Amino acid sequence: MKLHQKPCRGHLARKFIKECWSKCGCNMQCGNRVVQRGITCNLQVFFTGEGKGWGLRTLDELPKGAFVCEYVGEVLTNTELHERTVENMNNGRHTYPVLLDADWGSEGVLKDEEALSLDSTFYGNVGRFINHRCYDANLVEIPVEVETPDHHYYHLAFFTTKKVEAFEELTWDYGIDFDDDKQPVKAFTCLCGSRYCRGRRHPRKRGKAAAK
Ligand SMILES: C[S@@+](CC[C@H](N)C(=O)[O-])C[C@H]1O[C@@H](n2cnc3c(N)ncnc32)[C@H](O)[C@@H]1O
Repeated sequence: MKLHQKPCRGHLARKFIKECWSKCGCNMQCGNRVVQRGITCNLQVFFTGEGKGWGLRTLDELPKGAFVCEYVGEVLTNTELHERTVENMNNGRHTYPVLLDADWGSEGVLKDEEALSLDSTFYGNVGRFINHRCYDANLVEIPVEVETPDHHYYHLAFFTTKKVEAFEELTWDYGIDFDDDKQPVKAFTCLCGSRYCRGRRHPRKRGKAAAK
């Protein structure tokens, strides 16, 4: 399975954040050690009651640019992810993977046995409960290097894209193409409520719903 042959046209080429590490000589109070210090805001997993299942919200007001949490999961190669996705489907489970694709541009196209994903199906943290919102989500995922010599293994950290009010749901744009049946994320009709929603009027789902 080739999950990514080339960067799609809408692909965001993000810059890495490289946090200070053991070779820097600074200590844990250094201002360039944020993600590695862990979650510092009060987060709550809550039932959305909006058809999206569980979600994550902040109990504190957060300024723009605040670190919220990482997306934690098992590190799998894309080959392993594909095998697991098939196995999960056969067992009626859903896989929650994130592709670690920040190698784009630096090393060309990675083979599936080299390209990595984070899968939170069995092991994860609160990041696993963050629901999708099309385009105007209040979080963005940024690749962060923590104690790693290259761009291959990295942490995926969520930062706020704007000021977020206390008790507001935290969302990120999964970047999914609602027309692509082959992607490993479980298909869903989007209920994000954004005026820019690209999954709500999904023609394939409308056709399916009409056929029911
Ligand atoms: C990573 S999980 C997020 C947590 C999930 N809501 C739960 O209860 O465990 C992704 C799943 O949440 C649901 N979801 C996330 N965003 C959604 C949205 N905008 N509209 C509808 N369902 C959504 C979908 O079922 C999706 O497969």
